[in-house]
Amino acid sequence: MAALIRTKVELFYDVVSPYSWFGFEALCRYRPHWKMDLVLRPFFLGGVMNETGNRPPMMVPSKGLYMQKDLLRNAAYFGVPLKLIEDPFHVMIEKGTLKAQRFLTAIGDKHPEHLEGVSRELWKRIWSRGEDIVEEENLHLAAKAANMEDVHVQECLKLMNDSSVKLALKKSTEDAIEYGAFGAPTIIVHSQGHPEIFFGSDRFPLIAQIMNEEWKGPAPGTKNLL
Ligand SMILES: N[C@@H](CCC(=O)N[C@@H](CS)C(=O)NCC(=O)O)C(=O)O
Repeated sequence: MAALIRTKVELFYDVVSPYSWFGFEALCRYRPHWKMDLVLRPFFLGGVMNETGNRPPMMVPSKGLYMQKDLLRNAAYFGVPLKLIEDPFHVMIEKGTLKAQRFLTAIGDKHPEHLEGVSRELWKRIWSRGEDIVEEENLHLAAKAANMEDVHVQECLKLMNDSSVKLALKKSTEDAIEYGAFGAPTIIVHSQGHPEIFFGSDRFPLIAQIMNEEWKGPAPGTKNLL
């Protein structure tokens, strides 16, 4: 039987995480199909790793090797135009995504209607076209590609260096850790008011089951494919 009440679903994600991109696109596509209030929550995966004593899978050579195949399989499955990063250590660890995640946090606070679009554009830059997402001019380009107005982009670029935004990102990261997060994507399904944690973009059949919904594969309506 189909669900009658709407379920709050929180997606904790970082654009450094390719698996988060798959989970993000799947959940966005399911908005019109599931009785779900999707809450996009940018967090800082580096902080989660540090706090929980976990480490990025690519730091374990055999996992890193496996991921190269697994990511391309998932990209085809989810219909997401991901390409492997040529120098992942430099891009993901040395350059990192702290600034990008602060920028998204500022957008989520001031112009939440653009959070989905700018997140997607940042993923396209880093995980599809191999482009920078650290320099402010490149964050600006991502926001413009998501149709944000110049004046709002400038506002968020300024705000991302403010302590209020830094603290808000820290708070999201802490909230995720409190739910039990150790990686990304972390999906919290508030099932009958009780938070249930799911790790990964490969848990949708279980998420659907707990929500009393149907998992119809990664693209329930093909017109939204990237
Ligand atoms: N099996 C998961 C893998 C997700 C994954 O490896 N996420 C990375 C970030 S891209 C992570 O946080 N890993 C932590 C861990 O594996 O402990 C999926 O298909 O989504």
